[in-house]
Amino acid sequence: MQPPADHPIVPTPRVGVLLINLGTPDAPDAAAVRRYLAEFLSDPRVVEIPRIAWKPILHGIVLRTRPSKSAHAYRQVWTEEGSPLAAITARQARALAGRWGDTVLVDWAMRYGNPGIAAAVQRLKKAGAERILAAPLYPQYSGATTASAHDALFAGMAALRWQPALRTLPAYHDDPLYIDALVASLERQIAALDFEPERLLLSFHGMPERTLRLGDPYHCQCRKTARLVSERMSVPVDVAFQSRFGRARWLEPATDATLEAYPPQGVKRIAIAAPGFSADCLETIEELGLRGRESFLAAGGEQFAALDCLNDSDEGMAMLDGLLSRELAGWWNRP
Ligand SMILES: C=CC1=C(C)c2cc3[nH]c(cc4nc(cc5[nH]c(cc1n2)c(C)c5CCC(=O)O)C(CCC(=O)O)=C4C)c(C)c3C=C
Ligand SMILES: [Fe+2]
Ligand SMILES: [Fe+2]
Repeated sequence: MQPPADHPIVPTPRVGVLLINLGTPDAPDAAAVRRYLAEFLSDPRVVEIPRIAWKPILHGIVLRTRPSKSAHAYRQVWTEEGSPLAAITARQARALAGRWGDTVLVDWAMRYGNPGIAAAVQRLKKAGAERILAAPLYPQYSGATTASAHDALFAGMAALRWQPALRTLPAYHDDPLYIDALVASLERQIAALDFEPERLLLSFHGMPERTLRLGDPYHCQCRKTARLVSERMSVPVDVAFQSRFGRARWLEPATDATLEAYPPQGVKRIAIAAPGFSADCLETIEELGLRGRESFLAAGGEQFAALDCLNDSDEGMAMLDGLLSRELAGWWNRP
C-alpha cells in the first residue's frame, strides 16, 4: 500500500554541521598563549619529531620564550569580540544557521583551545543530531591541519556510546566554488584600492619541506589553487609560504624574503592575499598586514595592500553554502 502523498516515507533526521578551524588562545596574554601553544605544538601531526627529542625542546626553550612574544602579536590583532579567528568562525556559523531549515543545526569548534571539537560533537548529539557533517575549513589538505582536525573529531566520536553518522568536507583547493569566490573577492578588493598593484602575492602558510617529500599533498594543492586563480586575474600573481617555525627547511619561497626582494627588482606596488586561510587571523593581520607591510616599505616599496580572507563576505558565504549543500545531499535536500 502507498503511503499518503503528504506523509514522508523517511522522517527528516536532524543533522549537525560543524565548522572547524585551527584554534587560538582564550586571551592575548602569555599564560593563555602558553596553554594554547602547549596543546598545538604537542600534536604529533604538527611537529613530526620523535616525542623523546621534542618534549625537552618544547618545554625547555619554546614554551619559555614564545608565549610572551606571541602574546604581544595577539594583542595587536585582538578585537572586542576576541580573537579574530574565533570571532569570524562564529560569524560564519551564524550566517549559515537556518539556511537549511530548522532540522540542520550549525555549530563551530576549534582544533586547539576553545570551543573544543569533542564538546561540540556532544552538544550536537544532545540537540538531537543523528548525523554530523564536519567541515575543517582548510581549502588545502595537510596532515597538520585537516588530518589533525579529523583525529580530534574521531576522538570525540570515540567517547560516545550512541554515535551519530559522520561525513567530512573534503579539501576544496581546486573546487570551482572556491576559485570563483576567491577571484570575485580579490577582484572586488583590488578594484577598490587607490593604486594599481603591479603584483598580487598569494601567501600560503608554510610547512616543513620534508612533508612534501613524505607525500603530503599540501604544497601541490597550494600551487594548484594559485595557478587556477592566476589564470583568471589580470594582475601577475606570485606564490610564497609564510610563518616559518623551527630550524628545519620550510617550503619556499618564503613570504618575508619575497616581499624584501620586490623593491630592488622594481616592484613597488603590491597587494597580498592569503587564500589558504578561510578567516583572517594572527598570521594574516599581524604577520602580513603589519610586519609584511613594514618590511616591504623598509625595502623601498611604495604601496602595499593586505586583502581580506573570504571570512563571512557574500562570496565566502555563498561558497560555504554551496560546498556544504553538496555534502548534505541525501541527508538534506534543497526543496
Ligand atoms: C592554514 C593552514 C595552516 C597550516 C598548514 C599550518 C601549519 C603549521 N603551523 C605551525 C605553527 C604555528 N601556526 C600558528 C598559527 C596559525 N596557523 C594557522 C594555520 C595553519 N598552520 C592559523 C590559522 C594560525 C593562527 C591562529 C590564530 O590564533 O590566529 C602558530 C601560533 C602563533 C605563533 O605563535 O606564531 C604556530 C606556532 C606549524 C609548526 C605548522 C606545520 C607543521
Ligand atoms: Fe600554523
Ligand atoms: Fe606567524
